[in-house]
Amino acid sequence: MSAQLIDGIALSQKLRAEIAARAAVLTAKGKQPGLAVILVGDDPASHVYVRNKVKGCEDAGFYSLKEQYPADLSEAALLERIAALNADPKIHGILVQMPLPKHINPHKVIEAISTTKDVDGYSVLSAGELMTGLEGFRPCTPYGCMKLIESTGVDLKGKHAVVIGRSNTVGKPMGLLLLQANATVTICHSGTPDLGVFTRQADVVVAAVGRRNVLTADMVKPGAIVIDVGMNRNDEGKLCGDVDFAGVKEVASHITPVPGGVGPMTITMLLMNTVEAAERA
Ligand SMILES: Nc1nc2c(c(=O)[nH]1)N[C@@H](CN(C=O)c1ccc(C(=O)N[C@@H](CCC(=O)O)C(=O)O)cc1)CN2
Repeated sequence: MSAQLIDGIALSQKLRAEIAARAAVLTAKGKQPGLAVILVGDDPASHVYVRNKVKGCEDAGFYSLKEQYPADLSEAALLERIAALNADPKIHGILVQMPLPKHINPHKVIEAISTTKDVDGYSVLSAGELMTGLEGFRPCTPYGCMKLIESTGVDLKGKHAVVIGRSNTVGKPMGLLLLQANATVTICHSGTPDLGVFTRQADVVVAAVGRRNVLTADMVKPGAIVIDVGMNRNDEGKLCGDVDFAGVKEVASHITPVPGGVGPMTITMLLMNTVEAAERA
């Protein structure tokens, strides 16, 4: 039996139509949602993501401001720009594309963004809000994963969810969001001795490691939901996730593809957080 595909492009389209409708209401009231996107340096992938974010804003009827700086921009200059955007009433969300050049401390930059405009949900305060279940911005990738799981119609209450990966931007917030949805959560990582022992017990597996074939068919319980956050290249240079898709789709009930799964949802949830920021402003 082959798993049902969880289509991140189709779900994104549906959610983006809802976001555009919310933006139109705000614009009619003279409060068009505005997002500032800052790109430092010339990482080719970052250029593509930033372009897609700006295009997403245009399609949703947002005001967007793209600021692009050379790789040698000083940390002080970047912090100065963020301070100006914090004070700009047309801007409801500020996003600094990661990764930043090595000489810039990403923590300082994230903490410089006003909490009310932290639409990436990366700040310590946003993390605390998530931890305590308070209203706040959820990091876009795990937030998107939750929407993908929700779209299967499976109730997470009492289910065992295993997250592979413990990054601050995906693994840890993912675990907290699953916990908030009443799942029993296990977070595995590079120090977990036998990953399969955990994943074989899971009703939901979220793989967020950044390494190919971390999850293979023999490690998955029949009928599990599998969410693949990975973005890697295979030997032919083709984009692939952390999951052995061909094998796992024969065991899982639902599975996200790469590309076309989690990736598009990351930008959709950024737009969702931005319209939310404008509504709250
Ligand atoms: N400030 C941030 N920086 C970064 C984030 C983030 O959420 N905030 N996430 C990633 C990059 N990213 C968005 O910024 C992102 C990555 C991938 C995709 C996507 O749509 N991927 C496609 C495939 C694209 C391809 O062909 O290369 C897919 O999976 O279908 C969107 C956004 C790091 N930086």
